[in-house]
Amino acid sequence: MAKLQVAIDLLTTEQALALAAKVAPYVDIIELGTPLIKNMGSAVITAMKEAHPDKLVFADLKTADAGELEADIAFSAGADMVTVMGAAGNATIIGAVKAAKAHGKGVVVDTIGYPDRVKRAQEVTELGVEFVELHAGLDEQWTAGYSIQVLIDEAARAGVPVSIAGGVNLSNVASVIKAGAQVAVAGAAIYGAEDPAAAAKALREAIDAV
Ligand SMILES: O=C(CO)[C@H](O)[C@H](O)COP(=O)(O)O
Repeated sequence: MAKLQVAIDLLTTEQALALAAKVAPYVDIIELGTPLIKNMGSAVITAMKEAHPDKLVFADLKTADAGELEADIAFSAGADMVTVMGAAGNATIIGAVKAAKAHGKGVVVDTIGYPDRVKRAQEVTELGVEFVELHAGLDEQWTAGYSIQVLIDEAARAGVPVSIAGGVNLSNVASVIKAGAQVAVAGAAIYGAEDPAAAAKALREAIDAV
């Protein structure tokens, strides 16, 4: 069954916990966004895991170096998954995977900014990562002409476990899952909605209907 991941790109632990409390019944993975972790530190990871022990807590570290060390910090704080940049060297990814194995947790590679996301996804899957995030970041999404269809097409030919992030919403989530993504990541479509719980519920239902 495909998973729904809420990306919490808010700035305080209080805001993040309030949003998670509303949407938790409908999501599988709670992602703590990079700005949130930079603002609040690893304490926000601990707070979220304590509040939602039954959910997978995803720390979007976007690690670029010192993979084992950074991943160990987040896993020790309670994270179930951490991200490492696909643009990082393989040694960084291998280090993070080592920390994940020591904690019984997982590493996700984020392909943001990588020119050939599918090729990199296939390469890093060999390194033991959980799945690869085919990702157009917020800046790329705001570039004229951006379409999530690019990521959907990539997922369909990746042949390895992937998630899609970069403007997932109710109008495209079914296509995301039909393309083979194991996880649909939705940030603004949930935290920016007037009723985040209703938005998450609608996404959940659309995923389950595929
Ligand atoms: O990691 C991120 C940005 O770097 C976002 O959390 C991710 O892109 C999902 O958010 P949205 O659905 O708003 O695009």
